Amino acid sequence: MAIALRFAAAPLRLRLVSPAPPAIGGAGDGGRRGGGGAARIGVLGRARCRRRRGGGGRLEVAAAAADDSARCRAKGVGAAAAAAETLGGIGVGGGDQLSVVMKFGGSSVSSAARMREVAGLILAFPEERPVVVLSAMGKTTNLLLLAGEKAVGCGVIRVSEIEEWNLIKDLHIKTVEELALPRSVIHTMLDELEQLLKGIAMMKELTLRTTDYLVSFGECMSTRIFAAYLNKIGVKARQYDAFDIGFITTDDFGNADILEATYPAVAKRLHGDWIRDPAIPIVTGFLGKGWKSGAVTTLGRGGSDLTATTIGKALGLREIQVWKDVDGVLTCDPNIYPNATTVPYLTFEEAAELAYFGAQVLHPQSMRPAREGDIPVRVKNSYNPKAPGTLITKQREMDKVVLTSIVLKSNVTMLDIVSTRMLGQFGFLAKVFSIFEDLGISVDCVATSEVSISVSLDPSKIWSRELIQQASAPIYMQNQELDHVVEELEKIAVVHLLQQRAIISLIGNVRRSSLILEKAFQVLRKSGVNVQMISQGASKVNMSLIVHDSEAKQCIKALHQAFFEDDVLTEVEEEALHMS
Ligand SMILES: Nc1ncnc2c1ncn2[C@@H]1O[C@H](COP(=O)(O)OP(=O)(O)O)[C@@H](O)[C@H]1O
Ligand SMILES: N[C@@H](CC(=O)OP(=O)(O)O)C(=O)O
Repeated sequence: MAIALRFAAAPLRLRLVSPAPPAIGGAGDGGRRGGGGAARIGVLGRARCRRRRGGGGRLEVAAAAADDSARCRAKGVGAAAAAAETLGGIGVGGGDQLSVVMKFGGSSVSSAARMREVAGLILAFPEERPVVVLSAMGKTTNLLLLAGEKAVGCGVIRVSEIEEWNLIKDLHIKTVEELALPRSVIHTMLDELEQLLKGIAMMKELTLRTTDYLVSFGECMSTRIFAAYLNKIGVKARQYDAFDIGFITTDDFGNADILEATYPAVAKRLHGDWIRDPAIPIVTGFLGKGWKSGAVTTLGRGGSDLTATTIGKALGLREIQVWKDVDGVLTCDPNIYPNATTVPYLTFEEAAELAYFGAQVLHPQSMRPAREGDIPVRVKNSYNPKAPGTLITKQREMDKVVLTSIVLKSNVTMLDIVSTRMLGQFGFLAKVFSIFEDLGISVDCVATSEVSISVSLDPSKIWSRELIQQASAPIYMQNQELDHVVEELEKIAVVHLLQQRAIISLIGNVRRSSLILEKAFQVLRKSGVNVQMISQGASKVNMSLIVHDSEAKQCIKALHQAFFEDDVLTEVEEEALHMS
């Protein structure tokens, strides 16, 4: 599995139509899109002039929507009326195939104003025929989880007082009102949600299955509101619940896997509807339907990215766009170190490692369908659409690359497992991993010697209520599950449990792994940090170092400065010179 050593011990108001992203794919595509950026801004200017003359073009709708529609209304030109003129412009009415997926995360659709901007963004690319995937508005998923937890203990009568439930209700009603939509758009959903919370209160129980049903209301409401808004401004849109259009998953509530049958089913439904009666599909992210239970499932936190790439592969689309609140995938988590900069290009492999080892920006499984379908993924900023973002493809030019990104996974538990020699070497490793399998625990990093094995455990898989933010999971729950693992392992080994560790993953160029490690260790030694374990995956794209949690942030900062702010390339060039 791994070669390893274990050491002892403000939002931009979208006034201009954003330039087209840089060219990708074949020359034809590149030519068409490459020239689009500057030209399109110019066109927008003309479009606005035409509007004043009473004309009306599809780009005006983008501008109108993005401009909060206020200007249009003041002039007595409703956005809907203007938009109606554009119906041909976004493929609606045409027989063309759907062309891209545009996924917008919770931060991109957190309010009515944001929904208007996102509508403007979608319409700013009139040549595209997008499938739109939406997450729940803002922090709705977290609020739903907390409301569910409170409902368990509060009694039916007090459900209406749950703070989180009121926040959810107010946000959605306010959004509907501000977008001038009828309340009926979400009325039934809110009613059902309240009934569900009362049901949870009555049963005094919240199973994983019910939790998934509960959180599904977030995406079900955001997509209904957005589709209604597009229709209101005259852009034909159709809302879809993913669990009704063929997203078939395992029955692992809270972290379900998408099954193969999904691809043909989703393609058939979305393509079929599009051909019969074209309308922009607005699909709920994050949700699926368990193949045995038939119940609503969720794909793990951040799962809307996976919904987007699944649709991209199913329909064989040209590009998958994932719109976030950052300028793309960054050199490290900007919350940990604000000097992080955008990584312009990534391979699927790098992006997958990065996501798996904790970069919140992408769902860990989301690269798989994109890689299998060989469909480029573009990570863009809905608050700053002019920024080029990150383009993720099968291959990229690596000559000048040393390190791509640094990722931190905190709150990791490490286990040192030393054989009591009851079993032979093969039997020992097999037994250890079968215990993890039985308990459904994922292992991140592994280091082995003949009779001992050190592993780090994926924090999100240790306790069952992983949908709750990791930091808020009660410590006693984590400990209960860990005690159980240790108990099982102690039947064959001496076990040391080491908590509060952190994995620092260095995602970089395989061909420069010695340089990366040399430099990383220099930095860490200077910072007085003791690395407790090192592990390199078979792909070699990722080198993971385990340190104590308390030292991790300081390490990230020092490593970032050394790799991204000092001139590492000079060393690479010197090395190349030396070798030639
Ligand atoms: N390496 C990274 N690059 C970019 N963003 C990161 C990275 N690591 C962590 N993040 C965090 O991920 C967030 C975006 O992911 P997420 O919240 O899931 O977006 P969305 O909800 O819009 O899909 C950013 O706001 C940023 O704080
Ligand atoms: N709403 C879900 C799914 C999702 O993908 O959200 P986001 O795109 O905001 O990360 C969550 O919060 O996990």
